[in-house]
Amino acid sequence: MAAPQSVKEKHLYLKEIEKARQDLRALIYSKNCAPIMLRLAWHDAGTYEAKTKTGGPNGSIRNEEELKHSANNGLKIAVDLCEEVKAKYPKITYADLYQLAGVVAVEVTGGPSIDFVPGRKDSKKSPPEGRLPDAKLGASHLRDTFYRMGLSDKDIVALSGGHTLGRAHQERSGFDGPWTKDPAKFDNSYFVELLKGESRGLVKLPTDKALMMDPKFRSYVELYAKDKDAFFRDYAESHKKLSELGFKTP
Ligand SMILES: C=CC1=C(C)/C(=C/c2[nH]c(Cc3[nH]c(Cc4[nH]c(OC(C)(C)C)c(C)c4C=C)c(C)c3CCC(=O)O)c(CCC(=O)O)c2C)NC1=O
Ligand SMILES: [Fe+3]
Repeated sequence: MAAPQSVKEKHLYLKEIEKARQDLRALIYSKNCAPIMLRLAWHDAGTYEAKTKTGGPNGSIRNEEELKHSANNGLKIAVDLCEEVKAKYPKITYADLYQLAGVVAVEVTGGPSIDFVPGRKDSKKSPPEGRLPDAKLGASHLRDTFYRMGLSDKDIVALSGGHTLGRAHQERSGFDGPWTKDPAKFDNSYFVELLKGESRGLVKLPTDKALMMDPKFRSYVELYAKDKDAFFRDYAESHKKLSELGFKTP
């Protein structure tokens, strides 16, 4: 579906977006599904390759072939939950809907308000598997993957803070458990736990641990652990950047 063109069409589209935002708030609150909605938004956007301008937030994550990529295990749950909002607002592209769901997920769990600019177009074409970072690797892999998207060291650390929400599931990724004591609350506790080291019942992926081993990453971890406002400010900026990769405001 093409993004709206005329001023009137744009105005009507914005009104649809605001109604969908309200519905997503109710859905995410009632189903308690903020974490998986945030992960869905990232997994659609995180495939972007700046060099070839392919992948990115284009709704392709809904394609069966992409949902079969091992990094996307479990995400069909979130795709299916979004279908009821898509059916009510068919003019909204999947690309916009998934990124709006990510913004709402952060806001309803106590995180920062994030500027959302609609107008993304849908693509039926899925990128090749392997564009999302592999949780079993370390700092150089994180940089290779995020730099390919056009993101920075600060973005890597701030976005990893998204693990303040939710948990890993043995049957999806082979990792198990939440990162923080309150996985339903968006705050800076992911960084506090990173500095604390191992805690019973809490998970740390190798990519999470890499943030502590690399001096540049670690400086941001220490900042965000002691200054929640700094984390919220940087997270909101990185979230917007990731959700707009390859997408220029019309
Ligand atoms: C920086 C590298 C990074 C890696 C490798 C990563 C990997 C990763 N992330 C999650 C779950 C996971 N991830 C996220 C936000 C998330 N994820 C993500 O990395 C990307 C997408 C780039 C891989 C970003 C950039 C964000 C930012 C907000 C949430 C909210 C949940 C919990 C979902 C749930 O509770 O079901 C899992 C467990 C899946 C499962 O078992 O259910 C794994 C293996 N997350 C990372 O940050
Ligand atoms: Fe993650």
